[in-house]
Amino acid sequence: MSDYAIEMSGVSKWFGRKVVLSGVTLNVERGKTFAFLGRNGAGKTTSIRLLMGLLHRSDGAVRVLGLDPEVDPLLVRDRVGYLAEDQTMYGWMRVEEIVRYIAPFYTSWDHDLARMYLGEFELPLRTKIKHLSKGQNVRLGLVLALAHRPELVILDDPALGLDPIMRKQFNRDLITHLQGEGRTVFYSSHLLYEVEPIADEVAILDNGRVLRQSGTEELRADVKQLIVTPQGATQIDARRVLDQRPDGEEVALVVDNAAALTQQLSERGELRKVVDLNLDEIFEAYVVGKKPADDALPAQSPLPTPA
Ligand SMILES: Nc1ncnc2c1ncn2[C@@H]1O[C@H](COP(=O)(O)OP(=O)(O)OP(=O)(O)O)[C@@H](O)[C@H]1O
Repeated sequence: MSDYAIEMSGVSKWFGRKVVLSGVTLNVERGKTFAFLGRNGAGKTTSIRLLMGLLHRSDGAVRVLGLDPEVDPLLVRDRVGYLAEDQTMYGWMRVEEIVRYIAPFYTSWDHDLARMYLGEFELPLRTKIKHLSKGQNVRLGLVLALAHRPELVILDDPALGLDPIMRKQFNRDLITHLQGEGRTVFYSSHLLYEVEPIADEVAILDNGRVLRQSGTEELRADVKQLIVTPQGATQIDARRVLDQRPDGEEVALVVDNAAALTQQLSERGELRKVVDLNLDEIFEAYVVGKKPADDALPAQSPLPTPA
């Protein structure tokens, strides 16, 4: 059995001439909580729909719990708990009716667990779905996604319809509960400050490409802001710089794999300060960072790029 719950290798997706995913490769280890980060339109939902076998990929390979979702979509859906971003449910059904209706589709549906979630999420059993609030709808979607005790839970921006209190509860209680049970959780989000304390691993997706996949701690250890002298800034290989801006008399640079560079700059007396960044700041540097202008590229002998 593979150690990975999700494997995507060189996955591309295009709609007509529009390329939406381009060579996406990522691996999600079993039992981990994995946050899939990206701005609006980055390709998160498209990737998730490929994982669920709801779309055909144009290129590459996908495995979900060892299965190809295009070949075995029903097996995948039986073992995965999926919450869609824009789930449309049967509005005319009551909450208790949809739970009864969905249950037989799953071989391992747990009625007691469904009842427990319905109670915890304070869902009104006799209310018609069309009369639920957005937050209640998301919570109902979660009940339907989780009551068959899936090995893997895929949530597409679950916090989107929840208010701040509910979101906190979702992150603190629900994800922690799933983590405690050893489930793999893969969820897309753009609320980075909420992802940071709970995700073991993150991938940053931008314009259909994975810019970086890493353990959350490792990413914070690798990506730093360096305050350096203007002279020091010109010695750095511009390809390594994610973001560069003036900082008083000095220059503030955000770089990945900062350790080696920090040492080199420090030995040359060009380093003033190393600043830790949070996930929000790292994401921003990667996705909208201001790269050094070409004319600022070092003319000669830049500090070498570490392997
Ligand atoms: N069926 C389709 N036909 C053409 N383009 C599509 C189709 N589905 C998605 N796209 C485009 O693919 C791009 C990625 O969309 P996707 O919904 O995957 O992004 P996302 O990261 O989930 O964004 P959001 O956070 O806003 O939900 C967008 O530009 C979208 O317009």
